[in-house]
Amino acid sequence: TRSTRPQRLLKAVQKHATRGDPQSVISAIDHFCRHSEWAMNIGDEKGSILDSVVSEVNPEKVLELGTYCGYSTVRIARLLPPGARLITLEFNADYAAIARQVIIWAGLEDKVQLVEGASEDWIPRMKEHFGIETFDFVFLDHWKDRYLPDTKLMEDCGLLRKGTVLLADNVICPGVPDYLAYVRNSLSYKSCYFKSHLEYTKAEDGLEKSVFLG
Ligand SMILES: O=C(NC/C=C/[C@H]1O[C@@H](n2ccc(=O)cc2)[C@H](O)[C@@H]1O)c1cc([N+](=O)[O-])cc(O)c1O
Ligand SMILES: [Mg+2]
Repeated sequence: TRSTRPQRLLKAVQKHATRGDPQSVISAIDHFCRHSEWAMNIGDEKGSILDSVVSEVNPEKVLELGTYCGYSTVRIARLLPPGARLITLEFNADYAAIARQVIIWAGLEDKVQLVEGASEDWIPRMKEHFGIETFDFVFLDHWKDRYLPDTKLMEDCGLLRKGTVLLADNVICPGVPDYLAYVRNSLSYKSCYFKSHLEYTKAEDGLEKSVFLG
């Protein structure tokens, strides 16, 4: 039967990228998505904004909601200091299998823990299962109707500390209006918008950076 798009994306990585070289994995995926098949990776333009925020925060403990094929996982993990850890949650087993291999091709498996399942099931288990006190940085890029409930769940589970940075993809396209209204109006967040474009297109999209104030 016909291969899936994530399978074809992985083949492009294994064909064009150098094992152990995260930048070549990023470039191979961006080339595939620009010239072969569009896929919902954050992409190179928004990815550069992600890079700058990660570098500024220099986090020890990172949570990513929505691994997909592991593109943003590789972008983030390649910038982490030695000993820092990224936990990434992926609901779809087929996507998770592809992402694991992309992460290994980039040589970043020691920094990344990919967990299969629903964010609402795993967020309450972060402390007892992974020994996490609080996260320094959270990247939201999963189902758009889960951004707000999962943010409230992270608050309730005590996973955010004064200064934790949340960075949310797609706040314009597809859009997350309820999440935006919450972080922009809540006294518990200092929020700002980074205008950009939907990955590999000219449509507007952007990232919202929200610092938890405790
Ligand atoms: O829909 C979008 N993203 C949804 C992503 C969902 C991912 O999060 C996982 N997940 C992981 C854990 C969960 O609990 C639930 C889902 C899903 O299994 C999937 O891998 C999207 C769409 C466009 N677009 O242009 O249409 C552009 C984008 O950048 C997007 O991110
Ligand atoms: Mg996205």
